[in-house]
Amino acid sequence: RESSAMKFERQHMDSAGTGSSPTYCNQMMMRREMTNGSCKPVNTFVHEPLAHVHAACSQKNVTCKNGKGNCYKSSSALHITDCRLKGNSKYPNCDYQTSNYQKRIIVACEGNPYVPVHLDASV
Ligand SMILES: Nc1ncnc2c1ncn2[C@@H]1O[C@H](C(=O)NS(=O)(=O)C[C@H]2[C@@H](O)[C@H](n3ccc(=O)[nH]c3=O)O[C@@H]2CO)[C@@H](O)[C@H]1O
Repeated sequence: RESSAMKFERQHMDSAGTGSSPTYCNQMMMRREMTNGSCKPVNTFVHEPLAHVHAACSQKNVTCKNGKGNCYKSSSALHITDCRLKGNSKYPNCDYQTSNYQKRIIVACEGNPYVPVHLDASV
């Protein structure tokens, strides 16, 4: 069974990548298994070392979109790629817009060790 920490890494970590190709999201959303059964509408990949993303869990505490208190905003802007499903995309052909940004991320953290388990937003 996949832990929530491992699911976070599968869905959101791509330290080695840059996200620069226009087909990056179409490839990565399939490779990381977010297009099985339906096309995940929105997904962010982070192009930083895992340690930098884990560090967010000890940075600015903010309220999560779901009202819980275990979200944290990274102190610095990180290289990210947002994948957003195109309007005319029809399952099983999940067609994504690939957009690169340098933004702070807001993650939810849980467990011991206290690690990211959910990506709430980028700001
Ligand atoms: N406080 C918490 N503490 C602990 N756990 C918490 C907490 N909150 C949720 N989880 C859990 O996380 C799991 C999960 O998959 N939540 S999810 O909202 O659907 C994820 C969003 C995100 O993947 C993506 N998105 C969104 C925006 C963006 O910029 N970038 C971007 O990638 O879209 C998705 C839908 O928005 C679920 O098991 C839930 O229980």
